[in-house]
Amino acid sequence: MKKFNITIAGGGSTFTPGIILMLMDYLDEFPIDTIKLYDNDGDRQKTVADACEILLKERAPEVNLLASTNPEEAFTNVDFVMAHIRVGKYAMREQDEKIPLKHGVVGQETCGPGGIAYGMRSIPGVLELVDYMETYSPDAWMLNYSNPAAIVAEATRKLRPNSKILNICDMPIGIEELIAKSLGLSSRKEMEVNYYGLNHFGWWTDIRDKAGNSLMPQVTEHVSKYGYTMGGQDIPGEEASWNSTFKKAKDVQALDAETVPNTYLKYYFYPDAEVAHSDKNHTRANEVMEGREKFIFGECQAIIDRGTAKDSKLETDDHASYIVDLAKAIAFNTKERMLMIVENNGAIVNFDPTAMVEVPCLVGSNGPEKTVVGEIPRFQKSLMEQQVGVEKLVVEGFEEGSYQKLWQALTLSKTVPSARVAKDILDDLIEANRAFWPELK
Ligand SMILES: NC(=O)c1ccc[n+]([C@@H]2O[C@H](COP(=O)([O-])OP(=O)(O)OC[C@H]3O[C@@H](n4cnc5c(N)ncnc54)[C@H](O)[C@@H]3O)[C@@H](O)[C@H]2O)c1
Ligand SMILES: O=P(O)(O)OC[C@H]1O[C@H](O[C@H]2[C@H](O)[C@@H](O)[C@@H](O)O[C@@H]2CO)[C@H](O)[C@@H](O)[C@@H]1O
Ligand SMILES: [Mn+2]
Repeated sequence: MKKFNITIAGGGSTFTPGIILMLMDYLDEFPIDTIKLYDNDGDRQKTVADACEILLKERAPEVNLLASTNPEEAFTNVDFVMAHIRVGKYAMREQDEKIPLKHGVVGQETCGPGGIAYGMRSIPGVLELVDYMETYSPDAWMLNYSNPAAIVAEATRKLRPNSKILNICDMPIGIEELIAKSLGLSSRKEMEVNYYGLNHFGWWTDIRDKAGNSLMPQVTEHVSKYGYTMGGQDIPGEEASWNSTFKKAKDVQALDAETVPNTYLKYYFYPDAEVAHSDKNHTRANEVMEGREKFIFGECQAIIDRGTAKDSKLETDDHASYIVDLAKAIAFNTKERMLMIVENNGAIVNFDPTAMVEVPCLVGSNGPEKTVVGEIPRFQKSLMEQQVGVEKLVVEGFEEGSYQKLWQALTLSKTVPSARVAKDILDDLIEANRAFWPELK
């Protein structure tokens, strides 16, 4: 069987060890010759790479590992690029969250002004990766998690229309695992779902078991009572902020009792409550630096210091399983049904054909084939039109270096109360992002 070569771009990501562990779990069905790590921060990447090298030597010595900051070395002769870069790293995520909050507006990584700021940094970073891949491995596919996925997807649709990049998100599968658990099923893979929306902005309209029986009555009832928690209790192993989000899904679902929502809709439906419960001085970025980043880099350093990964607490997760499933679907033309962020082009009949929407697709070696969603209701359609307008204005603003379009984008965001507040936030974001954004005129 062919052995595949994979580049992980953003090699220093906290998600890299999980993906490598997942790749090792699937070596029998998805053999690998070489994994290359690529990052523009060689020191950060080295800790992850050195630990993963020890791990691979112990568990899969036949797999080669190479870590590089040189694009030619990292992108030559590969079949897949799994990308998860964070341009500006957690220091800039902290700014994305704290600047809007200072103005009384939701401070979030991918939604509202923070997501717009992050989008303006991610666009050139991801385009650069696409160009490296097309230069050095023109037949490869890029499977991209880099956020904000909605803005990145619109940017690659518009600015690299022929590129083989697939933009994905792990939030729906994370929620589906919780739904499966609430139904007493062993995994989301025992369900078949229908879902539509934009990235971090969507709804499940149908959930069935493999025999075709609808599970929606039980699911809607459960979510209306408990959100995505089990009986209203905190989910063991989840951090407090995620547990609060999973509980809040109950209030989000109340807006449309027939469907169940993506958790991220809370930032658009209840921005006042979000701001009221936020700590302006200690946001999610601080929690992640003190939690996931500290844990992953601590574990990697411990492997390096001990010279063995035998007692390591590093593990695989849903995030890793989804991207590896996607690579297998393309490699072996499995036509697996997966949610993907793709150009609408008629999938949602009464919606902008050029919008990047998140819908079920059958994925094979020629990429995703969209399933037809049909018509969507006025409430969701109107919300989505407003949000797509924001995403498209950001990409146009980036392309044209237009202050006006960025101001319009912030003003249009449902999270921002007025054009004046939008301008105040934008001016602060420009100042904080001088090293990353193009100059706006
Ligand atoms: N789509 C999804 O559902 C989903 C889920 C989880 C994480 N993510 C995204 O995955 C990414 C990684 O998240 P993380 O928390 O592990 O971040 P992280 O900061 O730990 O890792 C990101 C890495 O990217 C590197 N990087 C930054 N700019 C780069 C560039 N231009 N070229 C190459 N490397 C670059 C950084 O040096 C860093 O090592 C983020 O964009 C995050 O939002 C997306
Ligand atoms: O605040 P963070 O960095 O912990 O999470 C932000 C990301 O949240 C989603 O991904 C979650 C996923 O939903 C959950 O099931 C688990 O796998 O953790 C992931 C990362 O924490 C979201 O889909 C991403 O786009 C965000 O980056
Ligand atoms: Mn996501």
